[in-house]
Amino acid sequence: MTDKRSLTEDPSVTLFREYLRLKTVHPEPDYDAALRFLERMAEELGLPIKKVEVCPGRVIAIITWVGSRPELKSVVLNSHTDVVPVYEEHWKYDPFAAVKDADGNIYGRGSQDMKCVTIQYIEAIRRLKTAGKRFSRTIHLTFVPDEEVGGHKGMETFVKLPEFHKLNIGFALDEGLANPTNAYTVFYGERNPWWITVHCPGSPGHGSRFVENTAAEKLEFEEKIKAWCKEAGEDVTYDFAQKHMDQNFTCTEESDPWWHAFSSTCKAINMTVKKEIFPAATDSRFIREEGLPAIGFSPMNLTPILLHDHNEYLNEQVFLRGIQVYERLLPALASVPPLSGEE
Ligand SMILES: CSCC[C@H](NC=O)C(=O)O
Ligand SMILES: [Zn+2]
Ligand SMILES: [Zn+2]
Repeated sequence: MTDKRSLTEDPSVTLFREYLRLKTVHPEPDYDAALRFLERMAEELGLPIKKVEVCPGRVIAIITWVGSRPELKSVVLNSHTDVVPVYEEHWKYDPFAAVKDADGNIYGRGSQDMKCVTIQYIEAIRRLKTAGKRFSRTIHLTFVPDEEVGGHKGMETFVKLPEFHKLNIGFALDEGLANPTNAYTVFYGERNPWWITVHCPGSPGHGSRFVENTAAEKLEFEEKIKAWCKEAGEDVTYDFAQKHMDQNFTCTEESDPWWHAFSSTCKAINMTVKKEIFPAATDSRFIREEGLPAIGFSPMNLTPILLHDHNEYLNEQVFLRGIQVYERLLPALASVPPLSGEE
């Protein structure tokens, strides 16, 4: 049975495995390989691709499917192309070989975070286009570098450029997390990352001074750092590598047309959806900071959460089901009727 199945692998799975083999891994991601791959995808889809170099060697690729009413606000399908490093000695298989085991589990760095989503977007668009569909709203697929290292040379810079604003975004989808149960998790907000480098040329303080309840005391916390540094000496300084303060979250009321399109589609295909705040940080934070709605969603149910972990994998059936989910979600989102102010 297994042999038979592997002989007739779904071409979407084969493409996913091919993408997993590209070494877009930090600290030196092969972004050229990703761009070549995406150019090929655009050609296969028969859609234009645009490239915006936000910093030297850091290119954002945008594949666009123009809607029948291009003046309306667009739907963005965002994914990052980079993946986090691996400790190869802890992996059962080569993390860049995309090995599929007898159960159909595909092992690879990025199989959950978030190369699966990139290929699911592409394959859903391919199927919808092949079926002759077209929607009123334009769909942009954005492929972004450097999410895993804070987005400075990626989405953080991109959202400030005219090329971003020209996308005329109404609503964005970005990554979420797997859910071990039958339900799917969607994220409508995120925790604020603070990533601080303390320069302390003297004897460093003991790690046990770590403060426990940061969330409630967030605004006071910097005062503590300041005081600690001052106490340690005049030459002790600190820098923020990340200091996110924005608390915008995306509306998930049924009265919101974008959320309604998303949630009613999930209901129609019997998906159970759990709404949560993302426990870490994704590029959605920069999109939300621009005042735009973004939902973090990676359609992986019945799957342990293995992002950044050893032996990250995704089952091929779960992956394929995710494409079908987007095949339903994208028409609904790209057909949201004109909103007030759009006509
Ligand atoms: C704060 S920058 C790091 C971003 C990274 N994002 C997802 O995994 C994370 O580790 O949360
Ligand atoms: Zn990610
Ligand atoms: Zn990640």
